[in-house]
Amino acid sequence: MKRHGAIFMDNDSDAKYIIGALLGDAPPEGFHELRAKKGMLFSKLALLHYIDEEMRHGATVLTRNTAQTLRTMSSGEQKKALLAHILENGADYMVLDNPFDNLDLSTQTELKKRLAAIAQHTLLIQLLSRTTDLLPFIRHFYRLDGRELIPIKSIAEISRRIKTFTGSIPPPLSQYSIKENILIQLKNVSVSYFEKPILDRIDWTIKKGEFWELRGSNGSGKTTMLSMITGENPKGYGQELYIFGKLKGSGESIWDIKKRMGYFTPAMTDTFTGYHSIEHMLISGLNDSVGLYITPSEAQLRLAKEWLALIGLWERKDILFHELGTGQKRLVMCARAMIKHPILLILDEPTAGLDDENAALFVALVNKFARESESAIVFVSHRSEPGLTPQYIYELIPGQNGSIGKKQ
Ligand SMILES: Nc1ncnc2c1ncn2[C@@H]1O[C@H](COP(=O)(O)OP(=O)(O)OP(=O)(O)O)[C@@H](O)[C@H]1O
Repeated sequence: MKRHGAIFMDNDSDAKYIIGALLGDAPPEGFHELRAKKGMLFSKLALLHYIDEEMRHGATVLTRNTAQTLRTMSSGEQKKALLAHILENGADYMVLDNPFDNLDLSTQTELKKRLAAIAQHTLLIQLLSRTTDLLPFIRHFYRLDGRELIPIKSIAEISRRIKTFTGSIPPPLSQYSIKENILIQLKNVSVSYFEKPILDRIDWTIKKGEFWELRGSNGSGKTTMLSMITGENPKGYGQELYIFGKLKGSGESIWDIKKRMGYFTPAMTDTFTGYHSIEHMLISGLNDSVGLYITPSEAQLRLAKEWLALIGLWERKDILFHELGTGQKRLVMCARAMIKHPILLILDEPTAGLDDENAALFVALVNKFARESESAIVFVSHRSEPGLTPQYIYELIPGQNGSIGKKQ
């Protein structure tokens, strides 16, 4: 059996550094056997690189055998394409950076089986932020403290402190008012892409203040569904899709919709490199811009202070956003989406890539906002997040004619 290794990270670990070191010419202590061997990276980052190449230069490295672009594939499809590419090219070892993120349970199980088979002939190094993701055949463990790799004997040495919030959710400067009790309504909505059916006669009603979790396996159409709700998908035209009381295509303003919705997905944080203070980042959530281009008012500064105090960052208010760790960036961006108390808050796989401690903190903030605000929430997740307390679950279940919806 090869000497497979697992490296436990928290959101303060320098993942980029360790990935570079593992794949570079001078591997870190304990990994000297990697020297002069061919390593490949299985990660979201590698996928983003291929998507970027596709968009800029039309390069179709991972999608040579299909007409579909990598960008429009579901997360599961993208990961399968990357794994196939790595296996085709042959590697002596693979660095797996949180390989199960964004994957549904059955795809995770399938990937675990494939990795167990690959492990017979290829050395695997798993980087993981969630302890439950550990591949069962790995026996050698490390903890990544910043850039320092510390060997540990067992997973029990990974201790997570669970923090909570004290204080209340700050009220908005002005509350959006809406007459309708029904915020979003899809009636018999079907969507297909190039003859491939995705959504099959979906009925879903989201009312004021409701807290929903949206579930569904990879490729079941969750992102497609969200793009219908936010009014961005042109396939919404000609269908019975009502957004804030208005039929899609009846002259509704996309800006008016956006103003009253809050949206957060990790891609917004992970690719954001602007030089803004976190205080300004938060206030920008009131103006629907990233960063702040006008002088904030006294009331806005006060509100930002209350939010920063709540999420434990008031002492560091002048720090630049990009200097924060991943978990704190997520909290800031989530608070930024919440600060205006949107009528509907959409969180698209918001805990992907977070370690156990930060995921629990994030979930606690969402639960608290659900309890203390009047906003409706749609939380999309593959993992059943421990502690999340939605009132309702809407599940997309794939079928021959696309996914049907089931309410729980
Ligand atoms: N613009 C498009 N052109 C062609 N196919 C598309 C397009 N957008 C989405 N699809 C396909 O529609 C299906 C549903 O994709 P969608 O991204 O909505 O699924 P999902 O449930 O969000 O998946 P995941 O959880 O993996 O992100 C997938 O098979 C995807 O490949």
